[in-house]
Formats: sequence, structure tokens, C-alpha cells
Amino acid sequence: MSTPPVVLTVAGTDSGGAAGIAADLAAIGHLGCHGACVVTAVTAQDTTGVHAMHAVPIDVVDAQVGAVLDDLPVAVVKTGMLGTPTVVALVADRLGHLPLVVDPVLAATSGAVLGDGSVMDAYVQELLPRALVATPNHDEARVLTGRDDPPPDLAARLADLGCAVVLTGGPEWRPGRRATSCTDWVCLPGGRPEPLAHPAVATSADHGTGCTFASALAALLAHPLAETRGHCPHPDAGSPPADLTADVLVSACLRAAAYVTIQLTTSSTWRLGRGRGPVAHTPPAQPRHT
Ligand SMILES: Nc1ncnc2c1ncn2[C@@H]1O[C@H](COP(=O)(O)OP(=O)(O)O)[C@@H](O)[C@H]1O
Ligand SMILES: Cc1ncc(COP(=O)(O)O)c(N)n1
Repeated sequence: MSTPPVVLTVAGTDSGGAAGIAADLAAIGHLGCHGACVVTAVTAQDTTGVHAMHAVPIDVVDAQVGAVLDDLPVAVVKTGMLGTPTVVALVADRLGHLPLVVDPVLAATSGAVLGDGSVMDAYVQELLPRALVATPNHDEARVLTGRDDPPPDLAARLADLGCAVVLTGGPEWRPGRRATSCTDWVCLPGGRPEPLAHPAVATSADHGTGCTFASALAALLAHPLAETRGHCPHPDAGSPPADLTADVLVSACLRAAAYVTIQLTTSSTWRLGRGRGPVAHTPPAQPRHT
């Protein structure tokens, strides 16, 4: 195997191994990339909820970023739980010159708050305008825009901030409703929102799904982006991210959703935990994503 592209995840830990860094590194590795990680927060979490949180001191977050940037040719940065507006600002400042896939994590599947109003403001003002792609779910898109519009309108409004948007999920497949498909909405800045539908898996083991999808998308974008930018060990700070065409984004979204569907199908028969179980982080059963 030739040298893989590097995807850096900047996110929190989940002691239950479902969401956050655990999900990110599994998806990144399964999709042929090397995963580096910067830990922003430690959570005591399981399938039933978040029981405690500790924000990693900002100088330690900064030191982790410095160590990775000094040594590895990062092709794409994926962000998950950042936790505080200071960390959001640090990511914008230190990593904003790289292609950023921002999953604007504000809450856990269990409902626990992982980012308050000040984090939300920092996303809107500092990070989303510098992102290549944002992957909010429907609830996050409503909070970020302050509106209760249909998903395509929310996706277009967020894309006006300057990043491509993949608005995931939607009310039609929420737990308790029997939908057979999921629709994500993709919108590039200045473009029209387009629906991307794929089959829904009937499962309650979906903790970590959003992290897995965003990381899969980052890994699948890293392959074409690393080819464009080359494996330069120290990409120029300040150089703009490579252009992202609608074709490249849509293809990566479809393959990321196919990967998530395979993993959700695998874990749908598992019995792990007393709450919403983890999406599978075992190697994918079918190589359909490659
Ligand atoms: N039950 C499901 N079956 C198939 N795909 C799903 C299912 N639930 C979520 N997805 C897909 O997983 C990705 C992440 O979506 P979502 O669940 O909205 O993230 P989050 O965990 O942030 O709420 C999207 O592509 C969505 O369509
Ligand atoms: C550390 C961490 N990061 C992200 C999430 C969101 O994941 P999900 O929406 O699947 O609960 C989480 N629960 N914990």
C-alpha cells in the first residue's frame, strides 16, 4: 500500500467508544487514511448519556496541534466536539488554512449539551466561514441558523456563510417513525440544495453515527485533495484549500453514507449497553465503500 493521506480529527473522547475520537479513527482507517488526533475534551459517557466532561487545557490542545502540524502532511482536518469558543477560535486560527470538514457538534444523541450558545456563535462567526464542508444534523442546523425552516432552506442559509453544507438526516426518519430512506441535503455556496437519499437501517444502535459520517466524508475527500495538493510535509500556511466541485462532494457523500449504512447494519443486531448502542467500528463487512 502506498503512503495514505493523513486526516486529523480534532474532537472529544467517549468512554463508551461509540462517538468522538473512537468513531473518527475507525472510519478514517477503514477508508484508507492515517488518522491523527487532537483531544479537546474527555467525556465520561456511555450509551445512556454523558455523566461528566473535562475540557482539555487550551495550551495542551495547542501543543497537540503543533506536534501534528510539525510532523505530518495533513490533507484534511475533521472537527467534532470542540466544547468551548476558545477551542473553536484556535482551530480557525491554527488549522483554517487546511481543508476543514466541520461537524458542528452541539449535543449528543442522548440530548446532553456538548456546546453551548457561545460555542454556537463561534462556529457561525469564526469556523464555518473557513470550512470546506459543514455536516450539521437537522437540530444543529436549526440552532446555527436560529430558524425552523425545512432542511433544504437551512442548508442553503448555512452555505451562505461560505462553506459547502451536508445537512444530514431529517424528521422523516427520526426514531419512532418508520421511514425506509434517509435524505441528506447537499449545498455548495451559491448553489441549489440537492437531496441525496439512501436506504434507512432500522436500528437503535446509532450512537456515533454523525461522527462516523463526517469522518468518512473527510477520509473520502482526503484522497482527491491529497492528490491535488501533493504529500508536501509542510503545506504553506495561508494557501487556500483546493477547490471542491459538486461532483467530488456528491460522490464522497454517497460513499460516506454507504459506509455508514454498512456499519449501522452490522450493529443493528448487537446488544451493547442499556441505551442507544454504538454504531459498529469493526472493519466493514462489505468492501462497497472502496
Ligand atoms: N438509521 C439510519 N440508516 C441509514 N443511515 C442513517 C441512519 N441514521 C443516520 N443515517 C445517516 O448517517 C449520517 C449521519 O446522520 P445523523 O444521524 O443525522 O448524524 P447525527 O448523529 O449527528 O445526528 C447521514 O448520512 C444519515 O443519513
Ligand atoms: C465526545 C463526543 N463527540 C460527539 C458526540 C456526538 O455524537 P452523537 O451525535 O452520535 O451522540 C458525542 N456524543 N460525544
